[in-house]
Amino acid sequence: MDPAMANLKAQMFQCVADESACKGNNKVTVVGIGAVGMAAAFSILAQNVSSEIALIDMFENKLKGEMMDLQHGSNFLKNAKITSSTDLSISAGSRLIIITAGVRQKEGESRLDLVQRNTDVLKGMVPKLVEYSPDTTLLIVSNPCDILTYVAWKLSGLPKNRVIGSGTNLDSSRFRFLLAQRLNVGPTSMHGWIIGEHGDSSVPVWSGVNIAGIRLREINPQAGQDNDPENWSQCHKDVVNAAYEVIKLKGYTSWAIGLSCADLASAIFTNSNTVKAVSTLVKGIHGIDKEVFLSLPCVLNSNGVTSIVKQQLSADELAKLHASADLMDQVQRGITF
Ligand SMILES: NC(=O)C1=CN([C@@H]2O[C@H](COP(=O)(O)OP(=O)(O)OC[C@H]3O[C@@H](n4cnc5c(N)ncnc54)[C@H](O)[C@@H]3O)[C@@H](O)[C@H]2O)C=CC1
Ligand SMILES: CC(=O)C(=O)O
Repeated sequence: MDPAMANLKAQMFQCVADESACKGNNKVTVVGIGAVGMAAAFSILAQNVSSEIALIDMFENKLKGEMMDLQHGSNFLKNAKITSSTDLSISAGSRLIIITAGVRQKEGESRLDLVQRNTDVLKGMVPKLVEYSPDTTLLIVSNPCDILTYVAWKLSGLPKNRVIGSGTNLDSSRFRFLLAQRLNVGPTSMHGWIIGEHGDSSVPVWSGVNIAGIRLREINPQAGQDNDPENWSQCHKDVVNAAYEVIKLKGYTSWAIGLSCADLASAIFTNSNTVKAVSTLVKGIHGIDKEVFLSLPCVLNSNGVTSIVKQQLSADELAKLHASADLMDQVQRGITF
């Protein structure tokens, strides 16, 4: 420190304890500070989910620029500490590490097309990140999210409850928004779940979609089916198409997934036991016998995922969930890590 500053500080304060020993307990690291990583970091800071955030990327200038830009907004936040480095050691002591590093889909690519490239990215970082933060929870966002969550679980050696994929928390939000628009209610009053893959084989649980406990299917038994004259199934088709459409329009998706990350981080930090659709190891649930990660409604708290909600699925929903599991298993067999 500049000697003049040290002098001023010494005259202004009477030091009574070692300030370098101060450690918060809600440190988040965001690895990959592209569109998604920065949207997640911004949402977490703006909603006061954490007061300590470390940013990691391989591009030094961009990283420093993003860190400074956020730091300059500190006066409008709650005294958050914002650091950055290209070195993974900056993540040490994180309670949550959000991985958004890697390539994203170009127009015409599916999430699954990214699998080996992003597996290679995770290989280079996950074991080291866990060495620096052995008590952390990993939240995997990079795509294909479910398969990369499986890869991260294998690479990390962490217990399954502490390796989570952001999964269909985002798809469920899109679903609720689209349904809510048709019924003119606020999206948080619209209850509906998308489970399975965060991707093209996702499964809408039409049998449970409701407002205030009134299920759409009690009124329209065909809701969500192909023979439905009201064509409610279009809402799920629009969910599946959502990322493709936004990518076509603006090149990437960012804000909704950033908010989803903050939502999940908040459940973890506040130990809230909130039920969220996140990607978790589903072997043994709903008759799935494959070692795959898929989203189901999970109880989320400071220990990660501690329970999975056993939804009552229709035969059709169950068959689609199994198809999602089979697809994940098939793609997993083709990757090397
Ligand atoms: N799960 C979900 O719901 C969503 C997932 N995604 C996925 O998130 C990922 C990131 O997307 P964007 O932010 O749009 O991409 P982006 O290209 O804007 O950012 C990716 C960042 O990762 C960094 N990176 C790559 N390899 C790295 C390494 N080895 N170490 C450190 N940093 C590294 C890059 O430098 C870049 O800054 C993609 O895989 C995308 O498909 C995107 C939206 C939603
Ligand atoms: C890109 C992506 O996975 C999404 O926005 O859903």
